[in-house]
Amino acid sequence: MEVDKMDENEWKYHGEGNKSLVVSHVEHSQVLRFLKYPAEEPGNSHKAAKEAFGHLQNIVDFSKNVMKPFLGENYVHHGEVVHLPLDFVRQLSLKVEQERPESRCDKVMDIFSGYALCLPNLTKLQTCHFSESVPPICIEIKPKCGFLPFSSHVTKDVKHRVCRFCMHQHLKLANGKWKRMSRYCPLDLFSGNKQRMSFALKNLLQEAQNNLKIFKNGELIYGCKDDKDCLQDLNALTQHLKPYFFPANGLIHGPHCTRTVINELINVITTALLSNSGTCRTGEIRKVHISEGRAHCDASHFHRDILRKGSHSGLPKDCVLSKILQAQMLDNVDIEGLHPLYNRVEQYLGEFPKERIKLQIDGPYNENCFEKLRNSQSEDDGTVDYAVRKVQQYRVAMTAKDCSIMIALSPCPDDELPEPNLVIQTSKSRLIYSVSILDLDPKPYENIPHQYKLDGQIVNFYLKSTQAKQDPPTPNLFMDSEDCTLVLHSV
Ligand SMILES: O=P(O)(O)O[C@@H]1[C@@H](OP(=O)(O)O)[C@H](OP(=O)(O)O)[C@H](O)[C@H](OP(=O)(O)O)[C@H]1OP(=O)(O)O
Ligand SMILES: Nc1ncnc2c1ncn2[C@@H]1O[C@H](COP(=O)(O)OP(=O)(O)OP(=O)(O)O)[C@@H](O)[C@H]1O
Repeated sequence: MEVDKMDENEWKYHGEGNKSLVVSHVEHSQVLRFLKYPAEEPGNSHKAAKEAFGHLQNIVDFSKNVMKPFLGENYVHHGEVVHLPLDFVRQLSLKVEQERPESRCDKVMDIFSGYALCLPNLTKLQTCHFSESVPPICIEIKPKCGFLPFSSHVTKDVKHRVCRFCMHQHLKLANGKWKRMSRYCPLDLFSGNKQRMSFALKNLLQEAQNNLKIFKNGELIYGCKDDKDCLQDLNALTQHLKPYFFPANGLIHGPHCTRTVINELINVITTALLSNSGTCRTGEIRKVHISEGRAHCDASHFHRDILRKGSHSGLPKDCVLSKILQAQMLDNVDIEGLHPLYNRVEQYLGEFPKERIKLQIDGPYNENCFEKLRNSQSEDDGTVDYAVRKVQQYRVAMTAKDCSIMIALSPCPDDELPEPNLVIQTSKSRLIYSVSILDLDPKPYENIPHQYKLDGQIVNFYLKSTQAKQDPPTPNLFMDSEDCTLVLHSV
């Protein structure tokens, strides 16, 4: 990318989250990821350019030196910080404004620093030339936390039975973030059991929220920008997907068409999620099991009879789900056990503020960070060092609980023979694929008190709303004041 020859007409709006806005190049497989700030923050006093650079460099270093060693070399693309002409950034910001979903407009793109992250466009395959007629498709999944907390610090028993995602749904519906309840449960997806995984994926397709997006040639064709702007038509999706799974266009008419194509899609996603594409190693597949007790969520709609018979197959050791789950499980004290440790660090920093830099609380995230996080003792010896390590491990786990998986697929031309483990054979076609992980930003240290509070809110709200449903309505013995008929209930 030649930064001095940037032209806003060559870039278009691609998507955004809570913290960044992404534009993609119309031809090359590249994206620019800009920071966002609250709209009410006054103009130029925004993060100074130096601060924005530091923030972005921290993101790159954290992805590269901390998350990559945990998640695997091939899954993580850390990108690089680029400095862009301010004119270009401002024109771009104007250009993308009307594309932005309403719910994200409380924040504005950083147009002052000129800094952004340049990353490969992960909706496209990086390694092969794709055909003009059948462009690449990409499935993005934000799987969220895939296990139940096992820490003895947990005070509410429900946290050992119902996963955070399923509990959080109730609060999200109540505060209007989404209109319909998702039946997706992350524990089904992370189970490694193909039946449960496909159940989870079907539920994601039914109600995508911000956990599923599908792109064709880099354009969103399925999923939500926000609650008011959703593309969720399975028949339309089927039409898009037919050429990938049924290139010869046989069978594929009539009422079963949608189901057949969607089943093919689900099989392909499951295969990619369980494959070893991060290391590209073949050979013996070792499985990672989490104990049965932690692997089922009581709120999941997956058939209870099958669950009882045992439906936790475990994940192949190096598959993307297993890598993410292992990083998530670095949170082994739960936010309830972490909060007092955070307070210990805070108290220490209150007394010795200069230690903040030495303890590398906010970076720099160099190679040493990873070693320190990996080799952590499990017993609390009452030291600040222990507390800092736990806090930092928790932050890595938080990042892993909020990242997204990108599965890019492209038809495999007959004359091309890529590595065998990068090809998925469907019933009627062959697809080349790649798996990557995105959004590996460090979660702010200062957010821990918020996490603690939110955890309490989620659990309390869940208990309140499910209790209300379980409690039978108090029988109204006398119907109306004028009507004094006693209503008798059978016993
Ligand atoms: O707390 P959660 O589980 O709601 O996760 C937040 C996400 O909400 P979700 O439940 O996935 O819709 C939230 O996603 P949305 O903005 O809702 O799309 C962010 O990813 C947020 O991370 P950050 O503060 O931007 O770094 C996420 O916050 P962190 O908890 O990861 O800090
Ligand atoms: N390298 C990439 N290639 C293709 N698409 C990308 C890339 N990076 C981000 N995106 C798209 O942009 C969207 C927003 O990016 P991202 O998740 O990094 O933002 P965020 O603000 O950090 O999100 P969050 O709300 O989780 O904090 C993603 O969901 C994805 O669709």
